[in-house]
Amino acid sequence: MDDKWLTRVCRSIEPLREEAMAAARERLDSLTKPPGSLGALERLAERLSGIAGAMPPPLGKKVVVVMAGDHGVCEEGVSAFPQAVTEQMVLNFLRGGAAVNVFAKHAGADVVCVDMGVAATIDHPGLVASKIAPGTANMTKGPAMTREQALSALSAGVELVGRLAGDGVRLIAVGEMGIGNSTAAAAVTSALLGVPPEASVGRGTGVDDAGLARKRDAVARALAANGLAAGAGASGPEGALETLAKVGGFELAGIAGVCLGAGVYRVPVVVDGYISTAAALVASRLSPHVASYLIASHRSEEPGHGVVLDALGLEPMLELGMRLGEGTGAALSLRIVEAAVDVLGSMATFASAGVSGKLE
Ligand SMILES: O=C(O)c1ccc[n+]([C@@H]2O[C@H](COP(=O)([O-])O)[C@@H](O)[C@H]2O)c1
Ligand SMILES: Cc1cc2nc[nH]c2cc1C
Repeated sequence: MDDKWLTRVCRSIEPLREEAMAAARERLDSLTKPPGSLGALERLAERLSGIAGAMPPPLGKKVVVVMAGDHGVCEEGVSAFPQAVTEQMVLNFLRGGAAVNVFAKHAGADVVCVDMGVAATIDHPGLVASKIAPGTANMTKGPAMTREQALSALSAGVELVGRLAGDGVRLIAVGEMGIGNSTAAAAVTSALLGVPPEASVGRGTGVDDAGLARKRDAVARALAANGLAAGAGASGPEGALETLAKVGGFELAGIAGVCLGAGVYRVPVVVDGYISTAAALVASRLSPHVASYLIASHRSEEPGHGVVLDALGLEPMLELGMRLGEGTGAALSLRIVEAAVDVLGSMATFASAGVSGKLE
C-alpha cells in the first residue's frame, strides 16, 4: 500500500448523482404530505438517491461493522477500564451478547467484527482478521503508528466495503471498540479542527475528574510530541493522513477506510459516536465528497462529538444520551434510514390517492 493507492482511491470518489436527487425531490413533493413535512427524512431520502444514483435507491442486505483496536496511550491512565476489555468485548460481540448485537438483531442486520489491532491473539472463525499490529504505540511519546500502517488500515476498510457490496450489502453501519480510543479521537479532533483539549476531551467510559485531567494532559502531550499543536489545524489530505498515523488508532483508520469505501462503492455508511465520527472526519479530509455518503446516527454524550458533526455538516437523527460506541447508535438508526427510502417507493401521491393539493 502506498500514497499512490490512496490518491487513486480518493480521486475515484465522485459527487452524488444530481439527476437521482432531483427525481427524489420531485417525488417527495408529489407524495400525500405537506411539502417538507418529513423533515430530515426527506433530506436523507434525497441523499440516499444521490448516493445510489437511483430513485428509489435499492434496499438490500445491511450490516453493522465493528472495528476493534488497542491503544498504547492507555499507559497514561486515560480510561476507566483496563485494556483487556477490548479483547473481552470482541469475544462478546462474536458470541452475540453485546448491546450492538441486540440492536443489530432489531434492525435485521448482521454484525461483522473486525480485528484491526487488538493487543491479543483472537482465534475465532467469525472474526475478520485485519490486525495491523497488536495495539498502537503510546502517542504521548511519538507516533501511534507508521504511515504505512495507517495506509494498510485504510486499505482494509476500503476493501471490506468492496467485499460487502459484492455480497449484496446496500447499507452499512459502522462502530468501534477500543479501550483508550476516546483519547485518540480527541487528539484527532484537536489536530484537525484546531480546538483545545478542553473542547475535544470527554469522560469516555466514565473517568473521574482526575482521569479527565490526565486525558487532557495526554492529548496536549501527544499533539506536542507529534508536532501537531492544537490550533495548527493540520490541513488537506496530507495533514489528515499524518494526523491519523500520529495520534489515531488502527480501528479509527479502518473506519476512515470504510468511509472512503462508501464513496468508492456508492454504499451509504451510517456512522456511530464520537470515535467513529472523528474517523469519518479524517476520511472527509482525505477526499472532499466523502461526507455526502455518510449518515450521522446519533449525538453521543461526549462533548467533542457535536464539534465533529458540525465540522462534517452532518445532522444526527437521534439524541439518546448514549456513549457506548460499538456501533449501537448506528445500528438503531438503520430502520430509520430504510423508512426514509420506503417513503419514496411506497407512499401514495396526491394524484394516485385523490387527495387535494395545497391552496395557492
Ligand atoms: O461512541 C461514543 O461516543 C463513545 C463515547 C465514549 C466511550 N465509547 C466507547 O468506550 C471506549 C472508549 O472509552 P475510553 O474511556 O476507554 O477512551 C470505546 O470502546 C468506545 O467504543 C464510545
Ligand atoms: C464494558 C464495555 C463495553 C464497551 N463497548 C464499547 N466500549 C466499551 C467499554 C466497556 C468498558
